Amino acid sequence: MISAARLAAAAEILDLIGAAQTPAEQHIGTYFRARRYAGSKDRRWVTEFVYRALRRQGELDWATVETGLEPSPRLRCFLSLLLFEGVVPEDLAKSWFGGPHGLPDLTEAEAAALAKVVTLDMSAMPAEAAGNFPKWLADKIIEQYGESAADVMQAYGHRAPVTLRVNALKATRDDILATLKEEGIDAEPTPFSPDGIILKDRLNLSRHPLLEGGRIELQDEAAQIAARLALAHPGMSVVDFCAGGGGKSLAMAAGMAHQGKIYAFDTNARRMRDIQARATRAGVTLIEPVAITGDDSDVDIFGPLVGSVDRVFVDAPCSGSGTWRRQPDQKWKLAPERLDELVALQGDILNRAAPLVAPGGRLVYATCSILEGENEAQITAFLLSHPEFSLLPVSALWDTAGLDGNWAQEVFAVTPTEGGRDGFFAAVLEKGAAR
Ligand SMILES: C[S@@+](CC[C@H](N)C(=O)[O-])C[C@H]1O[C@@H](n2cnc3c(N)ncnc32)[C@H](O)[C@@H]1O
Repeated sequence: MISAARLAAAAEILDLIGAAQTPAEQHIGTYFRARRYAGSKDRRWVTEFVYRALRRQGELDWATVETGLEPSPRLRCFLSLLLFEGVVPEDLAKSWFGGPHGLPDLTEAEAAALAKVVTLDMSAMPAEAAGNFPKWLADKIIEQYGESAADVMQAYGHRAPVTLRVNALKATRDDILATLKEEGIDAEPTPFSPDGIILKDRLNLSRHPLLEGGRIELQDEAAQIAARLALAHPGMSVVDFCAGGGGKSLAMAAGMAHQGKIYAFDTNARRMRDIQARATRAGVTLIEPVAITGDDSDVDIFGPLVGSVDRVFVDAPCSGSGTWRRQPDQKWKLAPERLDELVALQGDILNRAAPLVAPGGRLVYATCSILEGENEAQITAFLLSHPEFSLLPVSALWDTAGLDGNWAQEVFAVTPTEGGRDGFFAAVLEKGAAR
């Protein structure tokens, strides 16, 4: 593909992403499956261009509005070239338009606006534009994180690393690090999780024999830490209440030495369809996927479990705000009403999960969100309405959970500012402890 065709492809994909809730990754996949003539270099160029335009949409749109035009995917492409690739306005038409697959020529208004863009004082940008967040979310982040808010938002301008979890049932971290080294893959241990490995380069390991043989899983370090904090021991009964693809179930099973039971619940049976295959690959036999409805009709499934489960892990549906480095399109799509719905759903799920916990058993609440309303506020509300539960400080569980380093706080709450981790939250609640 020539430059003009690549740019036109990026503009078309950005249009598609803006028009539907479907994740960006899927749009890009569908686009290139229908255009087999495009080479891998074209695909890589377009993908990176699209992701950068999404990550830095706040800056691009601020500059567009300053020139008097309405933001659009087409303008985001032009401005990306000018602001991030150093292309000068006069050269745009020479290499980036025309041909059978290129974009239609610039209008006069666009040409005038682009000439103005390069003269803008970018330091005049408001916090939400500089941080590349919608204003309503930037306001929340500023309120919650204060002086650190700019750093938190800036962290989303970087790509997330590829992080692996070594399956302790089949391998040690040293074995896997040695194998990766033999293959010329640069990697290092994660600072907190004793099972984690961060790759220095963003390699696609989805077909790698280590993954296919169940010796590793792809899992962010924060998720590994949360699973360890459940302290699921051999012989325990565990419910992974929002199991999805089974990432937390598999991580907990790795510490259970094939003894005990994990019921993997989810209201979306489709999301759970790979659990058994992943479990087989990992040598795990104790996971039983169970589709639930999320309403009162689950009583038949829950009945025998009420008051008997040692660990209930609630990896709640959430905004996903901790993972927006990987899915930058999602931060532009989340609406305040949707966040409210999610917060209500999280409260409802906690209420439904709580009765399953045995006296002395534990409920772990986790989200891949950095927003207080989905995290700390959810725990505060839960403890108020469930006096039979109390918060076990994560600081006190850290060593017992086999985690490296130290953790001084009562809950595990991280943003993508440190250690390469996704933003994440986990709190551990015990039932039956006196309050
Ligand atoms: C954050 S994802 C879980 C990710 C998964 N635990 C993992 O590690 O791969 C949240 C899951 O909650 C499920 N969910 C949504 N509403 C639910 C409900 N009322 N009860 C149980 N699960 C629900 C969603 O289908 C989704 O799979």
